[in-house]
This record gives sequence, C-alpha cells and structure tokens, in this order.
Amino acid sequence: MSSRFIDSLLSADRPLIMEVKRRDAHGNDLFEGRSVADVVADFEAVGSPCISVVTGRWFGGTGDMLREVVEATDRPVLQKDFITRRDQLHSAKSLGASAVLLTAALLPESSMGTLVTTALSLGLTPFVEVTTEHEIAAVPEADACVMAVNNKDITAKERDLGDVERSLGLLPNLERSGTRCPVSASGIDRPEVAARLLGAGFAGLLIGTSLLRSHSLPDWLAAFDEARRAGAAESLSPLPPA
Ligand SMILES: O=C(O)c1ccccc1NCC(=O)[C@H](O)[C@H](O)COP(=O)(O)O
Repeated sequence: MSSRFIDSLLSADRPLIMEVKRRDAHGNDLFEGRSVADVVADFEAVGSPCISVVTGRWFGGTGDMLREVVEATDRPVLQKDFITRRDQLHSAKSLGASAVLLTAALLPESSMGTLVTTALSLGLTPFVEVTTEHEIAAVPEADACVMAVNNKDITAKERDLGDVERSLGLLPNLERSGTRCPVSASGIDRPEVAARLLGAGFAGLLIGTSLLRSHSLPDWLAAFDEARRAGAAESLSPLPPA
C-alpha cells in the first residue's frame, strides 16, 4: 500500500520527523515567541521530510494547529492527538493530514483494529505507537503502518525522561511485524543518540523537544551528521586481533 508519509521519510538523507509542539510535558513553552508557521519554516529550511504536529491539549495543542501546519507546508503531516474515534480520522483527513497517531497503550485492541482499517481506507497512514512486545504483536496490517516505539510513558503524560533502550530492545519485534518503517519516538535528546538509533537499524526518528530547544537547528544537524559518519566508520573498522 503506498504512503506518501512513509515514502518521504524513507527517501530522505536525514529521516527525521520534526515535531511542532507548543509545550513540553511539564508545561514549559517550546515556541519561545515563534509562531507555528515560523517553526514549520525552520524545519523546512533544513529539509525535514515530514512534519509532526501535536494537537493534544496536554502539550498545549489545539485542533487549529493541524490546519496551520498544513497551510504552511507541502510536506506530509502527522497529527498527534488522542485519537479514539473514527470521526477524528475523518476530521484529520479533511484538514489535510497524511498520517495519524494511534497509541496502543490508550486503545483497546478491538478499537486499534477498527482505527487502523479506517485510517487506511481514508488514505491516512497509521503511525502506531507501542511500548511492549504484546502491543506490537496485536497491531493489524503493520506492513502498511509506521510502527513507532515510544521511549516515554504516555500513561504518565510523558513526564519521564524516556529511555531509548526500550526502542533498541524492541527493534527485532518491529522488524518481525512486517512494517517497512520502524521508528523510535520521544526522548531523543542529543544528536549522538539519534545517530545511534539510526545506526542500529531504525528507518526514522521522531524528535520534538530537542530540536525545538536547540539554538541552531543547522548546528544540531551538523552534529548528527558527524555522529552518523563516526558511527559508520567505527562499524567498518577491522576487529582488533583476538
Ligand atoms: O503519545 C501519545 O499518545 C500522544 C498523544 C497526543 C499527543 C502527544 C502524544 N505524545 C507526545 C509525543 O508524541 C511527543 O511529543 C513526541 O514523541 C516527541 O517527543 P520529544 O522529542 O521528547 O519531545
């Protein structure tokens, strides 16, 4: 099944989904005087292949933010909200989203099935967030979904720091699910951590806070490129003699 969101991410040199999020989980402002359009323009200027927008209220989001982001960019847009009903998918589609968040920790398995099927029938790519092996195994049509490990705990409103070891531990399960787009999301707080996750085999990463807080996106990305190069060189260097 074709997906503009997945194709754009997988064909990018830097497969980073950059996120527009007004506040962090502790209520701290992440925009610092910028508008939604300013943040989108910053992400476009550094070549973000896809853009995520948090419309969920816990993070200062509003439904209007999806409209604003879609109007400001021609990149595929992911809506991150607490989606539990089919009418929310119709609304996302009508506002121009390409992908929608479905959170396994917040949905009964039967609802997940219905929402994945409905999203796909509308031409929306399900961005399914998981935290356990069991949640991964229960996702239907994973081959057509982005399968993303959330490194934080959404049931605690993401007030924790997050642990990327969760992503690394669940990567084999994501690969077995059949997805062509395994992603690590949340709590990726440094360029070196991002490079490590891609080096381990993730096809893409979703990053909000660290990019929004960086004083220079180009500098953040230059450090990321350097860390990727160093990681690749390390994996190619010969093993020391036994
Ligand atoms: O995870 C959810 O279920 C969720 C639902 C509604 C709004 C936001 C939600 N999660 C928060 C996020 O998705 C994070 O903002 C995103 O992963 C980026 O995290 P970070 O890089 O730590 O800012």
